[in-house]
Amino acid sequence: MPADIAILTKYFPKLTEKQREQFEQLQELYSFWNNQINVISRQDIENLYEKHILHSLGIAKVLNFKHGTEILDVGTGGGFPGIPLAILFPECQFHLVDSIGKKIKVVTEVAQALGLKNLTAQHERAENVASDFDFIVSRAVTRLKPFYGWVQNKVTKNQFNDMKNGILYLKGGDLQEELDEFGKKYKLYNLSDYFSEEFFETKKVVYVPF
Ligand SMILES: C[S@@+](CC[C@H](N)C(=O)[O-])C[C@H]1O[C@@H](n2cnc3c(N)ncnc32)[C@H](O)[C@@H]1O
Repeated sequence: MPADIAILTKYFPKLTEKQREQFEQLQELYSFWNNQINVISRQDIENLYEKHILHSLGIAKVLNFKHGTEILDVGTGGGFPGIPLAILFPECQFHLVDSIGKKIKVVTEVAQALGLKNLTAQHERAENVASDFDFIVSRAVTRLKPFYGWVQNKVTKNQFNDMKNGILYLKGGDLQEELDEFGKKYKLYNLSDYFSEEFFETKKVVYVPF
């Protein structure tokens, strides 16, 4: 069955032919790899393009990363949001880390099959990742407060994007308690402002400037 990327082109009409092909390849790649190593729930693989790929690209609606931006994806699992973002921003550099080696194997295999040159993957706990990044992205890893602690020394002060360097974290559901506990400055972006599908009704990007 050919992958239907219409839900992506609807919101990202300027994708190049190469990007369309890469997004199309994801269906087969994740179907194959998810059978070997579970990185997406069986039920969700049916909704790969909406619930995983478009959801990941929600970060791109909040910030259009400038060329040369360096981005760390913490707790990437099978590559979300890092892989869809690396396809969308071929001029930016992505580093994807996860504390489970099997998941990094999936990321490496998928990136290699796509020919992604702007992505590296590392089996490591986020706390131990060295070097500086402009932005940290993530989805479904831990609460903001501990997350901030893991990454606070990893964001460079060299700013050249339209938003101050910081964290762009995909979150869903009721966040109030977590945000109260966090106690630092943040801004919420509703993905329902960009995407009309029901799935995005409660989905948000939490932006934490550094
Ligand atoms: C629920 S999964 C989410 C995966 C992916 N971000 C997604 O949205 O599909 C959480 C991932 O975070 C990883 N993780 C948890 N703590 C971590 C840490 N301290 N450093 C790196 N990865 C971590 C886990 O191994 C797991 O793959």
